[in-house]
Amino acid sequence: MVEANGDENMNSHRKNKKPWGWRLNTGIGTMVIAVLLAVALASKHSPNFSLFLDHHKICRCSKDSGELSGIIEDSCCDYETVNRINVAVLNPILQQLVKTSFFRYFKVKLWCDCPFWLDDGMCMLRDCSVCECPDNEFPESFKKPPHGSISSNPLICQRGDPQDTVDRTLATKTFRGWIAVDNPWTNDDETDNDEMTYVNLQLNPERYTGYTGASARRIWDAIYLDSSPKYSSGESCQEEKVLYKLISGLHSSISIHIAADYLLDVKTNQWGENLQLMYDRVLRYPDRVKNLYFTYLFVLRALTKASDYLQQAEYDSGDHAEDLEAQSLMQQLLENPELQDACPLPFDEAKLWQGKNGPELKQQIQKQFRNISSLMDCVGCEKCRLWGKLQVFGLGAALNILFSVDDMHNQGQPLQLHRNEVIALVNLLNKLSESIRIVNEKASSVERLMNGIPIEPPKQNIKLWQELWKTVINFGYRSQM
Ligand SMILES: Cc1cc2nc3c(=O)[nH]c(=O)nc-3n(C[C@H](O)[C@H](O)[C@H](O)COP(=O)(O)OP(=O)(O)OC[C@H]3O[C@@H](n4cnc5c(N)ncnc54)[C@H](O)[C@@H]3O)c2cc1C
Repeated sequence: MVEANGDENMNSHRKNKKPWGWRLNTGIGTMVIAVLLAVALASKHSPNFSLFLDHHKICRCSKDSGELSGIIEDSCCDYETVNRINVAVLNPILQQLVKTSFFRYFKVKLWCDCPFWLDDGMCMLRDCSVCECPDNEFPESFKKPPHGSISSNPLICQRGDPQDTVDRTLATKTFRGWIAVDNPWTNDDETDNDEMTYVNLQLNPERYTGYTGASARRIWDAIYLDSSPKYSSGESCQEEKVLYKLISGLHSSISIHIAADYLLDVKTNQWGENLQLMYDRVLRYPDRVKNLYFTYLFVLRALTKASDYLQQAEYDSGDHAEDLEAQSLMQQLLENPELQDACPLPFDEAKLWQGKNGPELKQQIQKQFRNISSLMDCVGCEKCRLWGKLQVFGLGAALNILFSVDDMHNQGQPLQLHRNEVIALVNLLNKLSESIRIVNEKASSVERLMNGIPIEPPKQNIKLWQELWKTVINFGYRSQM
């Protein structure tokens, strides 16, 4: 196309000294120069734009867009439906739910000794550390002493040690049906002690922290070794594959959050998205994206399986209005007709553990997952450890709901969840839902990057772009005069 136009323009040039085509061609040439100048200028101001320039060199090699359509492997829903229902129903409700007083406080032991090796924390940023809640911030009712256990007078029961009282509260009927139960899939992290702290998750977003290098790599390597030692050789059974996919899906989600909220410029403390990183770590590997969808559906299935329980539970944080909202949002989520129609069975857990070695296999995989949860104590960055622990804890809750309780047939233990497990489960689903939304939204920008087409300017730079564009137009126009 460009060459044909060039020939046409050359012919007109022969007929007329100053033909319109020639003028246009010169104008275009000038504009191209101006655009290049603008590009150079913009790349100085916009890290995302320089990302395009860097990417332009490498983006031509692969045309595999890894398009995701049809049924999601090992699940009963398709990609299109999941994307639609995620944006229309799940993501908006979850986003509100995690902001409520009940769901935003997570109890966690942040300072733990790594049981496997000496910690060699590699965190570089202040963002690595967690902002803990001051004592008077987290819900009073979380600190309330048990009804009728040690004393009915909360003040006497405090004994000046609020951390102590917190755990007793959780081990009682303060929350109907929410008692301390041992989850065979995770290492019990709920024991009452001074190291437990409450963290306001809203103040500690999961994002880039600068935690990288050998320490982070060693954790992931150990996790993958535990999640499916035989996966790469292709010898693993269905259940091991599920464990591997859950971990890989979680890893994808963590990487998506790092890339979506990245420190682009340390000097100016400018945060934004790093599409190159998102592509390099997740989007260029279709399997990693598929595993993200799989993990999302797995956790969603756990939540819907526990629907009756979750709808009857008491969401008591002491803030009555917010607790009513949490209850109502939970109901909207679990009883949503659109969700039920679109994806009635996100994952069919009944297919697993069917072989004659089923019970032993379950024990073995439980042990592997418990090891993974212990590995979270080795994460050398506090904020990463917080979210790592929460999300692995949430996965453990999902595994417990789906595989250790058979409330459908009333054969196994009745379902009982710890309050912290439900908080982790809901926050995990929200993180996965966010990642799915981001992947879906960004796929086309990344596709453009791959084809060498400039990406749309980030919102914060739109003004700069408008000014640059005006300059380009004016410059091109003036040179034609
Ligand atoms: C539990 C945990 C939580 C973390 N949280 C944060 C955080 O909140 N913020 C932050 O900035 N950093 C966090 N990190 C560090 C972060 O995950 C990376 O390890 C770090 O950014 C270095 O990335 P990398 O490019 O070396 O690849 P990594 O992400 O470390 O990946 C290591 C290797 O695992 C494989 N791999 C990568 N992704 C997948 C996948 N989806 N499926 C299968 N295999 C895969 C690849 O072979 C890759 O080379 C966390 C680390 C851990 C262990």
